Amino acid sequence: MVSSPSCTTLLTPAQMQAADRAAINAGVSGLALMEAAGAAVANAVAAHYRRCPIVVLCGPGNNGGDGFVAARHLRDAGWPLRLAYWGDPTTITGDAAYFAERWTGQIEAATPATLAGAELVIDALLGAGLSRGLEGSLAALVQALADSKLPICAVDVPTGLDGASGQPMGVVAPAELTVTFFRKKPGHLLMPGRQLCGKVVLADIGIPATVLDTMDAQVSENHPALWLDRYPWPTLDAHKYQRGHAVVVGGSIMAGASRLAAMACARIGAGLVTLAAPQDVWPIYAGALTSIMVQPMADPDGLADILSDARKNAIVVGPGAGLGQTTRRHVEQALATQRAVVLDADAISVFAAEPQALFRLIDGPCVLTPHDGEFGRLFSVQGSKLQRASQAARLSGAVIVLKGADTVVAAPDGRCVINTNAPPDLATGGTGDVLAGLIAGLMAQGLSPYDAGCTAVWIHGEAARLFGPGLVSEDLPPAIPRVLRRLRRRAEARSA
Ligand SMILES: NC(=O)C1=CN([C@@H]2O[C@H](COP(=O)(O)OP(=O)(O)OC[C@H]3O[C@@H](n4cnc5c(N)ncnc54)[C@H](O)[C@@H]3O)[C@@H](O)[C@H]2O)[C@@H](O)CC1
Ligand SMILES: [K+]
Repeated sequence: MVSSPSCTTLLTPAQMQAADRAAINAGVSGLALMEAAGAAVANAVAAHYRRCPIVVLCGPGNNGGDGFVAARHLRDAGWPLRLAYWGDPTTITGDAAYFAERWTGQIEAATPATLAGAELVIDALLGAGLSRGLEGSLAALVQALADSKLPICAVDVPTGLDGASGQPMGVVAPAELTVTFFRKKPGHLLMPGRQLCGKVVLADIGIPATVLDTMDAQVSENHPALWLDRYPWPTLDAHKYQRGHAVVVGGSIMAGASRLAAMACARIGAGLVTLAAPQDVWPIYAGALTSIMVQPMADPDGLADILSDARKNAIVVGPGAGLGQTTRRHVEQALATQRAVVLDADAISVFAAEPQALFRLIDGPCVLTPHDGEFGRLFSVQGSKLQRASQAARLSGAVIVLKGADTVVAAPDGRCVINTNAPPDLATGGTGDVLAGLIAGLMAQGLSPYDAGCTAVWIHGEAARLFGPGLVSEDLPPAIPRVLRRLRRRAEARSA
């Protein structure tokens, strides 16, 4: 239950360790944290599995310590359980040693043979302390665990998964269930980490939320709690000019793309929507649209003419645009207005040869919506998806919506969200055009680029999730109202 924005905060393993230390400085003992963590693992296992023979694999650090605690709880509850340790049990230190010394059962050596007879495995080998790829006997053990296809409950993260990036560092045995503590990590949400973790159970282990006040935790899981109180619901005295005027620049090749973007602008609530159509294909657009105005654009400054009306306060360039000089000119004319601009697809790729030329033009509210391929053409940055999107936002001065099953929305000031509600059904042509339109439609109504990005990405995923399989892009704009009705009810409940 997300009761406040801070519940959606994500912490990297390093930040988690700082939270751990802050809690201990605030008087919570490390032993109490480990006892609570292990108990949470035992509770999650009891809630998700029927009693069966378990093997608990414990590693050399506190992740292993959690495993000793969980093993004690489950064995006391009558589960047939064996505990196996990877490494030399006499070298256990810190909080883990306290619980290892009090373990009254056998401590076997963890080898692939240990798995024989198990029907469920608790992976307490490595957690947030993973600092390098798995090697030697540990890699062999994890490989055997992966090959065994046994159901696994991972403690904190599956062994070998980098909690900061969601990237495996060597072999990872995919878990059915992952129990983590206090706050999720980016690696629980970023691909392939989200798949490798299975169902993530977040346990409160007694770390006070106030520890977040002392941290600059700027990454969150996308959720309405972050932006719903700023959603631009129409007020009773609303009139169409108050709700902004979005302009979608039509392409002369794929006419459908800009129509999808225009419909999305309208459905998300922009007061007016104009589709600026190239002169030669204007009749095609005009014939296909009703409430959306279609204005012919005479090259080369047709768009500048259309934008001379200052009430046109949000512009989308990219859907169906093509990679020619016309598209580049349209981007320049749109950005020159310093009004809200969304650049998608070819409007991004057309600057692949000289990204700086684009970045120099970005001076107003701007959102770029690349997928990985378009992103790679414009930015040569390294690191996790989070790090790459954040660096690109700082470099370009725009909000970056780096799309995928784990879309990241990053602002130049460092704020970031990872979106997790997008179903695989969205992997069909044209859904990016709809997203670009949703973002522009929200900025037309006054939302900031970052809020518009987070809100649009969530609504886009929710509309697809509610629609279900068989989705094609033209199903998305008509599916928006249902999502808005649910959001409005949630907003009214909060303000009641
Ligand atoms: N931070 C917190 O708030 C809490 C953390 N707890 C547990 O503590 C864990 C972190 O404990 P640690 O920091 O001791 O680290 P881990 O227990 O994750 O790792 C243990 C040690 O393994 C070694 N290691 C790292 N990479 C390795 C590799 N590739 N091959 C072999 N050995 C490797 C490192 O020396 C590391 O210290 C968390 O994952 C969580 O399970 C819990 O006890 C509850 C509280
Ligand atoms: K683990």
